[in-house]
Amino acid sequence: MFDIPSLDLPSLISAGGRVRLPGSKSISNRVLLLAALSEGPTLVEDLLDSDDTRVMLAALRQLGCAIEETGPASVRVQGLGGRLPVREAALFLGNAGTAMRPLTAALSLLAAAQGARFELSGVPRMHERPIGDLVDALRQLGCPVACLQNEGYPPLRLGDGTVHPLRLDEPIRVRGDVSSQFLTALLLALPLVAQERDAVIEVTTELISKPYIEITLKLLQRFGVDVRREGWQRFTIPRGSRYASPGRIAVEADASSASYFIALGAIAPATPGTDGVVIEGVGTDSIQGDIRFIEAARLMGAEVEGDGNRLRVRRGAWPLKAIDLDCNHIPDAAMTLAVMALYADGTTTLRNIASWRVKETDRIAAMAIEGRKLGATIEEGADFIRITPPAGPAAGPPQGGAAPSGSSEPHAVGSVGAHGWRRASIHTYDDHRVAMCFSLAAFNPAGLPVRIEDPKCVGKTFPDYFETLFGVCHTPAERIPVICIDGPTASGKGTLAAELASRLGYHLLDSGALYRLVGLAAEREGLSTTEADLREPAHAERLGRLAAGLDVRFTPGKTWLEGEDVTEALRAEPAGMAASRVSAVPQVRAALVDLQLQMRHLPGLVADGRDMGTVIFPGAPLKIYLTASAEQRAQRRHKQLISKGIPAILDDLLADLKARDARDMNRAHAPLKPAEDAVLLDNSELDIEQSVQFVLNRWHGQQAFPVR
Ligand SMILES: Nc1ncnc2c1ncn2[C@@H]1O[C@H](COP(=O)(O)OP(=O)(O)OP(=O)(O)O)[C@@H](O)[C@H]1O
Ligand SMILES: Nc1ccn([C@@H]2O[C@H](COP(=O)(O)O)[C@@H](O)[C@H]2O)c(=O)n1
Repeated sequence: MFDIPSLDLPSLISAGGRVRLPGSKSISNRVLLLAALSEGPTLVEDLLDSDDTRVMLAALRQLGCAIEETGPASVRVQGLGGRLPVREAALFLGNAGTAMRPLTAALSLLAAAQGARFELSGVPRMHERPIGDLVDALRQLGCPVACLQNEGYPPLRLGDGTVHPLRLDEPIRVRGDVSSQFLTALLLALPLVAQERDAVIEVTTELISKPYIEITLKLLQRFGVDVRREGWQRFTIPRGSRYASPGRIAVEADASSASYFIALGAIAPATPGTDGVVIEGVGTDSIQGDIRFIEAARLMGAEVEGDGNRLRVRRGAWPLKAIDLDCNHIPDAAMTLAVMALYADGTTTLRNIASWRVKETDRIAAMAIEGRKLGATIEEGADFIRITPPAGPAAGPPQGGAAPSGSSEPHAVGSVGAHGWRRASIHTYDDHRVAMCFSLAAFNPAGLPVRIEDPKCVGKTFPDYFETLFGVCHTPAERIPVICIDGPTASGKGTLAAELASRLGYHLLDSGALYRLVGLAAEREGLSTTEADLREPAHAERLGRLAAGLDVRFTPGKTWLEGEDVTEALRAEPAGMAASRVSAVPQVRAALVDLQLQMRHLPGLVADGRDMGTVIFPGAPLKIYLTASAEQRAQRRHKQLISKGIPAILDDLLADLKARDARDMNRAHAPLKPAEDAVLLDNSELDIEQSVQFVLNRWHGQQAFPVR
């Protein structure tokens, strides 16, 4: 997950390959609650690991439910069988509506029936999300429910510690036009108390988001409760209902999450060598309502085919076709249509989406404000949004790999591109769907990058969304930004590069490590690395072959040579000296070029070395030549070694460092020198943070994303 203030997506041109999606949020949280309420243990597999499911798991544990992690995406829930071992608790539910609504209903009924008391609260936005209709329904049943701040909104107090008789003799009346989660909550809770008589729910207004109710009914069935449904107005939970664990249940991949990859396949030309985007874990017979997003995507031109557990999407009509659609049946996935509309041949209208206004944020407003930043013309109403793409003859990314005519250079300053698209920094309102939707704007035909603010908000349902997206998207290497940090030894390149990479969410290339690896591998093979031997052409060839065949692997914080962890050995001073000698051999340098170029992955790279800016990435948009006085550098290295418990003599270090500088600067091939367009940074008088800020300011200054 990108836990950084903002993530810059380079402009993208094609997509293809397989994606495996995380489990459905709606199914995960329903299943967890049902498993906790059931008799007996339930093994839940393919569970979504996200903010909302973590909230539900924490709440259930707090209520005394034993939950054991049995694998990376599976838990065993020891059902409580409707009994409450904990009778008083304060539960914090973040911004998870799929936890707040069903827990409110279940705990209200159990608290009234068993004499317990609970407080449920969340983040400020959760306290603005209405729950009054559910509270009214629970009060009709005889449950004491208090709204602790504003009537009709969380935080709530459920129960008062005493037993209250429940009134099941009359139908429970609930509205269906604000959120279908109120009905879901009652359906999940009432089997706990429908022992002596049927429990009947009457929906008093038009029910929205019916597919979510279908998920609820199907899952109730899996847990042994058959609800009788008369139209969408009357639901009867039969007398004697009792939750029984199915033993094992697997969660389908999230159909709403699939919408981004369906849209991706529809917008992006297939990367050569692929046959479009293949989505695994969810298929055409999914029980999730958002699977019907496929129909809408097809209307816009997507070619989608699938089976029980898989979908394949290819671009069909292009530009996409504008549509006018009632989206009540796909409230969450419909947001993705709003971004597809940016690539359409006319104006798209999405109707009957009033529920967007009471989600994680006011989604109609959010999509309108952010879409306009990109250059679209957007009209919004109480329950609709109308989107006209950024002006231009044909909306959409280029076919093939060439930059579109009139496109901005990948890193050029300037905020308006071809076809009226604008360079935008997308505010995400702590709403995962806003972030995921607007990532697709990176396919804009103007070749402009897109900034996504607070990218970690995707953690609500899809923590690895951006990693998954980058895994199937392609763009020419020259569009992937590289920041080069070159300079002499111990100037702080590695430290600075690592900090920058972590703050920008970029990959890191420590090119010195490659030369150190060659030195180490040579030593292990018994190959000499003295300067005299390295001048022998046959010996240099051997070393070149050794470098070309290095069996090396990088894992976070570790480097492996032929399966052995060599992280410590590589950083030792002799390895640095050997690296400095072997790096002067042209055959060695040539052998390592491709390996370095291949590190240029989305969303960007910070490369540290001696020739990053001059030889390996000469077109990089930012090159820093980092230096400090030899004395300062020797002191830093001395301090570094001593702090690791490695004995070192300052004068020896200074002499070695000067020898390395001289060799690196005077060798014939790729000598250490600043690139012509490098920014010189002498950090003798700067601390690490000041150096980092210097480079970040430079970098952000170059990106020219308009400030909100
Ligand atoms: N601006 C700075 N001020 C003070 N100390 C620094 C600064 N930058 C880095 N250091 C410290 O200097 C030491 C050497 O830094 P680092 O290993 O990053 O250098 P390097 O240039 O990558 O060296 P090499 O080329 O040998 O790998 C580290 O202990 C680091 O914490
Ligand atoms: N791009 C590079 C990087 C490093 N070298 C040589 O390797 C030695 C070790 O590098 P460190 O950054 O890990 O200290 C260094 O002294 C250089 O001789 C290089 O040539 N090109």
